[in-house]
Amino acid sequence: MFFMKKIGVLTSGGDSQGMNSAIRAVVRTGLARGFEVVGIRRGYNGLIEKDFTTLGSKDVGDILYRGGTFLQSARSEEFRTEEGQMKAVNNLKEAGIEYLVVIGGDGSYRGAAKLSEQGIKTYGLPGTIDNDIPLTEYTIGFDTTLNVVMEAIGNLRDTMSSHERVSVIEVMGRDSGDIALHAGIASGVDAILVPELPWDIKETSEKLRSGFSRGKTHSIVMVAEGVGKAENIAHLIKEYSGLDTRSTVLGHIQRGGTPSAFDRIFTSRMGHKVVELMEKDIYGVALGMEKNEITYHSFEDIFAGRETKKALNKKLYQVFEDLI
Ligand SMILES: Nc1ncnc2c1ncn2[C@@H]1O[C@H](COP(=O)(O)OP(=O)(O)O)[C@@H](O)[C@H]1O
Ligand SMILES: O=P(O)(O)OC[C@H]1O[C@](O)(COP(=O)(O)O)[C@@H](O)[C@@H]1O
Repeated sequence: MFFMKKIGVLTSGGDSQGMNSAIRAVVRTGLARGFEVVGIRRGYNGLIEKDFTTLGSKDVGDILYRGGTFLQSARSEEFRTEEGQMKAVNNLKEAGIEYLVVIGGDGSYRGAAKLSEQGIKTYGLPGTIDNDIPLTEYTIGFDTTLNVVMEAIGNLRDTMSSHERVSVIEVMGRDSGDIALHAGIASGVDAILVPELPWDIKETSEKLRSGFSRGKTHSIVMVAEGVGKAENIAHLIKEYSGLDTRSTVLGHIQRGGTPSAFDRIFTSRMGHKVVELMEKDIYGVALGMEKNEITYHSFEDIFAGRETKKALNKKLYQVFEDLI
């Protein structure tokens, strides 16, 4: 009897816009190349609980343009344990799943690497809005998130201007200032505070004060989550500058919405490429984009590159500084 090779696909960690598009690309390319594809629900929890479902082409219809992930996502405490990982490996082997595509962030990649050590052929697709995965210039959902933030800032600008206020906006990025820096440049904000660089609230307040003296009617300060709470920063700015200040936490709004054209195409290309790697029997790798090519690197190289990625793009920060 002939058995088709099976691909498993799951989404893990914080969801990001474009995960659905990535799943769709894995499923459709997999089917076109003669694989069977199994969806695993609720991230690593689904692996432990055998929450599996065979996916046909129609099952991934109507999802390309939806944010979130129809397979759902989770942060799984049980999977962090060796026992949980062994359950997952046994369930994968029992179901005959030889290849596993994990769409998630750094933590999900660490889980994938553990499965790889146990003989599962695993692949990582960079699913996080934070853009904090090494050896890829973009992560899934990052571009969409920038557009969501940009639109929100546009709305805030209107009311801040009417009232001559300073708006302190907190965006996501637990350890990374990439959203703050990119969305800040795209929105022409007045100050960007990121966890990777030192900042001085007195100096920032002074700059804002002098901006108002020159006739500005509003100012926007972008704060990455990793720096601290927007409310506290707004309070300090008010104290040092005397300006009327408000804070807004954009929160999970940033992780929603229909994926941008960039994210749809990026994820379609990666989902396609990952199946090609399976055909070539290349595994234990994470995919990404470098110089507009879809590239891949071993999980070891990705983890080793962690510190470099954390350094933030200083040239881009310089662009921001020269434009304010
Ligand atoms: N060191 C690790 N070893 C095994 N599994 C891990 C490890 N780190 C994270 N995971 C698994 O990956 C899941 C997602 O990781 P998390 O860091 O929460 O999100 P992300 O993948 O978006 O960075 C965790 O809930 C856990 O199940
Ligand atoms: O939805 P949750 O669990 O509150 O996660 C919030 C976190 O999600 C992120 O956007 C992405 O984090 P991950 O890469 O770990 O998924 C962080 O910036 C933020 O701190």
